[in-house]
Amino acid sequence: MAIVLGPNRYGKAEIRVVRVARDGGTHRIRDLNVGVFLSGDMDEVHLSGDNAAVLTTDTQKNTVFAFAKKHGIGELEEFGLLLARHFVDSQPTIHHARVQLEEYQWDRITGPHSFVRGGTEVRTAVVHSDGSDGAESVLSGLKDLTVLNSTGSEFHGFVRDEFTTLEPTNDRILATAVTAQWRHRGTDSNWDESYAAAREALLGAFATTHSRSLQQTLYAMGRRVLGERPELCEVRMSMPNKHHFLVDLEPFGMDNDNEVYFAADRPYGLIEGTVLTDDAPDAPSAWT
Ligand SMILES: O=c1[nH]c(=O)c2[nH]c(=O)[nH]c2[nH]1
Repeated sequence: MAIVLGPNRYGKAEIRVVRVARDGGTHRIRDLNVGVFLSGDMDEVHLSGDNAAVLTTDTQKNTVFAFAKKHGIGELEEFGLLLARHFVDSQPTIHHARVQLEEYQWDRITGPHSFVRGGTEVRTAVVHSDGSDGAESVLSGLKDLTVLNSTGSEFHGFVRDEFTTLEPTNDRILATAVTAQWRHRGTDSNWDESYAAAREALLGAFATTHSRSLQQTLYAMGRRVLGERPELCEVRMSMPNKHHFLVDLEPFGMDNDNEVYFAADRPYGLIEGTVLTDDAPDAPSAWT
């Protein structure tokens, strides 16, 4: 039996870069968390400790800061593409680059240089490049988009076995924190416009779908995104079911007509799924 080296990659995780754009006295803030992961001719560093092929993770981190200064931080996906292409095009030993980005929102308070952190929602992007003449793929997305419908949600007709205690319901709260990623067909979208529209589609479908399960809502949300955005071919979603249980107020002589709930934080159902067009090209390496 031989023991061999399997797939590997290396990089710098959680590079927190804040870029202040100073347009005259009026400032704009971009606040990113960037991860860079590279792979290529890395057998020797693992097998013999020869580092000749290694572009250090320290250099990767420095490159992110230098690019933020040199190019500014434009659209999230564009900044990711710039970095990913740089690593594979400038280093003969690096064949694949993956750049993961999260962006935190700062909203203007008043005046030119005061900001308040926006909601918990985070915009995300993942860029994968095999070199400018190789395959490239881009995923856009978001996480922690927390939404709630206070009615318009039912759940009944499910399997009952000897361990089932859940009561069927025709009216419940449906709440979740959406994590979603969507795959672009190409690499030259109007990224910000596409992101805003996909986010609106997710929210619109959540709000207007009369839900018989979170699974059905998930599918409706993915369908809405792909139906409205031809530049996209696949949506992957992960949605915790943020359970809200009706409190029994009978001991206090009160009824509870879907008004008072206990918001449980754990355990929670976790509903995950992919929605894709039937002509979607094979899933590229961006997902992995
Ligand atoms: O929308 C739901 N889907 C389920 O699969 C499920 N299971 C459960 O206990 N509650 C719910 N709700």
